[in-house]
Amino acid sequence: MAEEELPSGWEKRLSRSTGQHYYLNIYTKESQWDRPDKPAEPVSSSGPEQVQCSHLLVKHQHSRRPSSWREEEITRTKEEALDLIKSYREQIVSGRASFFELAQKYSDCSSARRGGELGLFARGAMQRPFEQAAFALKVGELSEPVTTDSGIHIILRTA
Ligand SMILES: Cn1nc(-c2ccccc2)cc1C(=O)N[C@H](Cc1nc2ccccc2[nH]1)C(=O)O
Repeated sequence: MAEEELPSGWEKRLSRSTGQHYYLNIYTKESQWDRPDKPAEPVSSSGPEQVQCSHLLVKHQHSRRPSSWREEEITRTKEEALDLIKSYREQIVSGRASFFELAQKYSDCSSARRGGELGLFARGAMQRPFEQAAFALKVGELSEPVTTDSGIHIILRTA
């Protein structure tokens, strides 16, 4: 059965990082996961088009890739990962440590070498729970723990 035609002004795209389809507004270049049900708005009306974030990721035994530059085979449980990420968040919020320093030392993402810096990204680039949390942050704000298929993150919005 032929797929229903998209409302005008939208293009269906494939996200390289998640393998999921997303939808691009050809006027504003904004993207979204959910299939649009009305024609694309010609002007942006929903928050920033891109955000810049750093993150600290703690993987666990059920992570999509339970391995990292820190550990060949990651065996900690999800509960242990959550306890760790909460302790890192507390150290940062209390001022006892910087985000950059802890991400550089402890993040299981290869962005650790840059203090967790991921650079600028638009909607459709990252796993949805990560995206939703990142786009809800104000500049300078640190997220609560966020769970994705990769593990458990804390996210700092830097721009
Ligand atoms: C999205 N991304 N950017 C980098 C990166 C960026 C700058 C410099 C070096 C690596 C690494 C990654 C990445 O997917 N890393 C994965 C872990 C991971 N999973 C994520 C899900 C969402 C956001 C960031 C994430 N990082 C890995 O190393 O197993």
